[in-house]
Amino acid sequence: MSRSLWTALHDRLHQTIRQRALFAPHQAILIAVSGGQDSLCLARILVDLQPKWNWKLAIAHCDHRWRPDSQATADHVAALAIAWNLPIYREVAESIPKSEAEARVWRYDVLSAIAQAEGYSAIATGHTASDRAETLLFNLIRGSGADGLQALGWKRLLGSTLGLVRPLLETTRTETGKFCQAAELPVWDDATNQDLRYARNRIRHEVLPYLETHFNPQTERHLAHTMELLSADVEHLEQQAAALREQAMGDRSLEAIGLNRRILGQASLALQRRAVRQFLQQTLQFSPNFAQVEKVVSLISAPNRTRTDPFLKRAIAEVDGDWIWINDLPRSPHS
Ligand SMILES: Nc1ncnc2c1ncn2[C@@H]1O[C@H](COP(=O)(O)OP(=O)(O)OP(=O)(O)O)[C@@H](O)[C@H]1O
Repeated sequence: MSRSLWTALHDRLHQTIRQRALFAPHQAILIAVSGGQDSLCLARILVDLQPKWNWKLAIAHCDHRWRPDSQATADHVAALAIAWNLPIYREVAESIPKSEAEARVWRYDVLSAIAQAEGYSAIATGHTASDRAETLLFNLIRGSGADGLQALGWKRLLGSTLGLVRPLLETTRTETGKFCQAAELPVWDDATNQDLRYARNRIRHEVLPYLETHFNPQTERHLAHTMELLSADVEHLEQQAAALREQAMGDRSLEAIGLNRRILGQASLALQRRAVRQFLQQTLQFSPNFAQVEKVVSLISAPNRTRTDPFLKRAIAEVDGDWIWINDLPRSPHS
């Protein structure tokens, strides 16, 4: 099942993994394989690179029960894993996810649970430069800021000992397709990828080809580069904002939680927004929207005693001299 060959893509991936420190030698890596060309290409190349790195590899497949052939897809992926002498972990959704977003949350939960239970410290996915270009366009038309536009990064922590790694971010879908053909990899065609009712697919099959024909034949690569640049910028800003938040939070031994607005006031608006968002995420354990962050940011220069409307019906932010305090409201018995 598949033909062994060494390609320029093997060399490129080996270099990328080394230069970006994506995986360490001897690391245990769980490869998330949908059966499509991107994740099959990734799995095959990691299997071929394995002797150089001594990784412990395995394959995981999640069956969303979305299509009539979904069990056949899972069997197909399992057969491939067995042919390559790799352990295979399969999970079937108890209830069918109602949206792409719900499926994604379930999939990452399942992959993380398998990795943690079986001792894998990385999950590798087959996201490509093409996914980056599509995600960038998709989020751009929804009005995302830099954070949304750089959504697909090389490495992300899923827990204290588990990382999500995307080694193919410099490889396009055309390249993974060519590789699968040359290596005779049995790609499972997912018919929903052609379905133009999904916005993602319209971007892939209509918008990008239009831009490439009428504006710039390298559009896909250029958009992926834009995401790469934004990714590094956002990482830097997040680190700076974390330092500002730490400084502005002052003495943590106090019972109340607050931010010092004199310290925040000396920083740029970009860092103020990020520090406030991080602070709300950390203290209230929810992801604030744009308007909620703006309200708290406006308190930095507001008159004493100004207060916001309740967040999530349970907390308010209020100015007291140099401080913005977050007060948890007493819960009503009906909330
Ligand atoms: N059913 C599946 N089982 C295992 N892994 C999967 C499955 N579906 C997707 N993946 C992994 O996720 C990668 C991206 O897949 P796809 O682009 O279809 O999903 P997505 O929902 O856009 O992903 P994400 O939400 O992570 O951006 C695949 O290359 C593969 O590694």
